[in-house]
Amino acid sequence: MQFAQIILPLNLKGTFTYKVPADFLDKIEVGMRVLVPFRGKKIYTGIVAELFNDFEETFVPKEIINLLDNQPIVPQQQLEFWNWLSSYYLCNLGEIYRLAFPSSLKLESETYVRLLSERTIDWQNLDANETYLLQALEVRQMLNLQEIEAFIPKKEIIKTINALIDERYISVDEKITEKYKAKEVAYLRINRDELNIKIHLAEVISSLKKAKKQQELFLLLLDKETENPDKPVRKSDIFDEGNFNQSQVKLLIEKKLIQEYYLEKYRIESYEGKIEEIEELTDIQKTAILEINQAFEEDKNVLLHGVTSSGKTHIYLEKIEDCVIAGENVLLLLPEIALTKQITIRLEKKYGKKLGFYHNKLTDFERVEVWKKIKNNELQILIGTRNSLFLPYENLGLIIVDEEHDSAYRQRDQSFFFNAKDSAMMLAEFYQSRLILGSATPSLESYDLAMKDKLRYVVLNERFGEVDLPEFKIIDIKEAQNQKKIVGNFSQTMIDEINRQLEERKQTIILHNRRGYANVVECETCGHVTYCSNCDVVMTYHKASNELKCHYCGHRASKPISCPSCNSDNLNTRGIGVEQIEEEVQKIFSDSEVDRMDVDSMRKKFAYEKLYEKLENGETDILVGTQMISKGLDFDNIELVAIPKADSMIHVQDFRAEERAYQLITQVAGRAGRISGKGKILIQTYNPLHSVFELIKNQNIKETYQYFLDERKKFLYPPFVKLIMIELKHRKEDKVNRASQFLGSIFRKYIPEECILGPEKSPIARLNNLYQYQVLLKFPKNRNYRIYKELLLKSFDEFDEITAYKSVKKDVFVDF
Ligand SMILES: Nc1ncnc2c1ncn2[C@@H]1O[C@H](COP(=O)(O)OP(=O)(O)OP(=O)(O)O)[C@@H](O)[C@H]1O
Ligand SMILES: [Zn+2]
Repeated sequence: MQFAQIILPLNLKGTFTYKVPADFLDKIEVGMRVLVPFRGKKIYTGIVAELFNDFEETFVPKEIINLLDNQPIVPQQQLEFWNWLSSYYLCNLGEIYRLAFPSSLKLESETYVRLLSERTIDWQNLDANETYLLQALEVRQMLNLQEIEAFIPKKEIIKTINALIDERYISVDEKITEKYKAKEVAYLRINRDELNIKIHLAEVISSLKKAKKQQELFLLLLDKETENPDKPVRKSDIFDEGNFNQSQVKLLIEKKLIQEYYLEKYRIESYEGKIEEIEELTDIQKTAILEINQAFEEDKNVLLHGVTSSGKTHIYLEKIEDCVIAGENVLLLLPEIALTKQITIRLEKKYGKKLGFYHNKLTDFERVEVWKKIKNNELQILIGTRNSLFLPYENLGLIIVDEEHDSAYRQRDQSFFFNAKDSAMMLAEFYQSRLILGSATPSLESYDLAMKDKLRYVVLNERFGEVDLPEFKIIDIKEAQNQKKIVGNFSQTMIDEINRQLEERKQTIILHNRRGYANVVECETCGHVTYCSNCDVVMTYHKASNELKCHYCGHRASKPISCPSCNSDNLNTRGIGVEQIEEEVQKIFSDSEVDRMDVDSMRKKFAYEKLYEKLENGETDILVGTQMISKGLDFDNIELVAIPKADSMIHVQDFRAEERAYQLITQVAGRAGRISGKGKILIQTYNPLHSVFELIKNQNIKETYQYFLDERKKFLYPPFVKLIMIELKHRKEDKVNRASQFLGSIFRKYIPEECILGPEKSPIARLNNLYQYQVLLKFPKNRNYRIYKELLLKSFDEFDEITAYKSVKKDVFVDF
């Protein structure tokens, strides 16, 4: 094929045409990486999206500089997935490519060239630029393109590099492995070539008589090798065990008694302990498995709606095992990696080294390692967060999306918006693999699909061990206040119940889903409150660090001593955060051990692990926390969940607020009474008759979901309409305001009025110094949607033509 369409790592529409040089004609394939010049100046690593022969010569395409892979690095299914994402979420392929690849795999202008040592340089026949470059490389070995720009005119860089590549003087970063350096680990072994152990052992040992430490080290090594001849002995283990050091090793090596050698090691530690089998499934679980198998046979994917502690993990494990036996690979998607110790430990014990992890806590090198292992089919199971959808799977048989309702799957702060749960469903299609969405509180959207049998609805409506679900009790705060049976934010009923738990040595969870100590610091004299200097957001007071924090951009400021506006020192705090609840709890239950779990207290390294252990060992009596405590805790001894201020969850401006409150409360409640069946949930509210609390109390899943669906239908929200939000951002309010008015007027030219809301200021009018305006589109969810989408794209094109608005950032959120 003579020509190629290339995806560049840039936020630009479409792909770009390049000519394939004769050298690569028989090597190039779709999915390989290439090095290409773009707009004369810069060089990028692109991905071959398409190859073709017929090209209408409206312009002269540039040539591909170099081919970086021997075989495709992006599988066909992934390219199809990228195309789908781009068309569904209205984003550019370049954005997807940037997100999908670890950065060492997509070198831009920092792509390196290096000196090859195979030929002596014939300096006579080089031009000036070539000479400069080779001279520079003799000094520095490797240079990136940006560095080369310092001494070669930009326009001539590519020509120069090409000429030197042709002469085989230099090479351009060629394989993943070249930039990425595998980590090596040192091992020690007895030098069996030099000594025949059986005969000389006694001699050897006695020869070391005067060097006790060396003798000890030698014996330890001998011991280990005898005990387990096939297991290499790591130097660091030896050091740790016997308190040895490098000089003893060195001396033994000099005496030719031991050898040091290296093995390449993946940076990510994998479990090497005993492999553990899973327990037998209960009858209910077995039935669920049968239903899942049946669904899979009918080519249907599954929504597994299993109440808390019903053993969804066991169902996953069983289906994972089926896949592994069939020689296929599994992707287990989790909303977050840190908060899910139990399920990962389970899988580690069962699958050991066949298991890998991928999430944003990994370094880029570690990501490349996982990438390679997946590519080489060395991992059978991958546990990861949303970005692991983009790994180059070859043989994917099953995708499991755990806690499918979790909003982490709809994260907004990445370069382009996509819903990882919905995308997983599409990825499964492209790989022709199966999919299970699992949750105790499925999203309305998934539930709706299940009711229409677009997903097979599989229910586990009983807890493991036939344990009772917790019991809910609503406490009317107003009533407690009237009867003066309240201390701070805690009614006497709640206090009594917590005391009862303490007496019985049971643990209690207290949920308050608001970070910080107080929502605002307010001046009682003039009413002044402190706003973030970057955002239109009131700053939250954190008492522990005695500072104000913006929860949107992270900006911090010290707490004012007097009012910055009127100098009055009559400052007060308003709005209660989880730190204040913790303080109150500590006061009321002064003899008990109280801990807090929220983003702020869990920031320190191993903070989560430490607290987790305290909880497990029963050292914590009361755990106060934000929504973090609703995830992944599976302990025997928690019986009470108390929610002192439940109304704060409902009074949120978001059409999902009630759904989320229901999910959060049910999930936290699910932590209680998992063994005893005596879980108790106390909810304090000013609105005891609010439908959400009623529904939670009644625990009728069908009724609950029907209520939510009816509300959505009435007010025209998903899943009954397609919701698209367009957000425009700019430093100058005036500019973004005008731009959004203009965009609104284009929309109104093509799209019916009843589909358009706005433009208007976003609920957070300024974020990170950018002013934000938004337009909301509600499209019907029928065949017409395609037409509307076309019109939307047409509107964007028209908007993009205005040069004055080029600097306005436009974010599109489809199904946000
Ligand atoms: N078949 C089984 N044999 C033995 N133990 C089981 C079995 N099924 C579940 N369990 C145990 O029951 C407890 C609850 O199971 P699991 O944590 O998988 O529930 P879950 O449905 O994921 O709940 P949640 O949604 O609340 O996290 C766990 O401690 C698990 O080990
Ligand atoms: Zn801010």
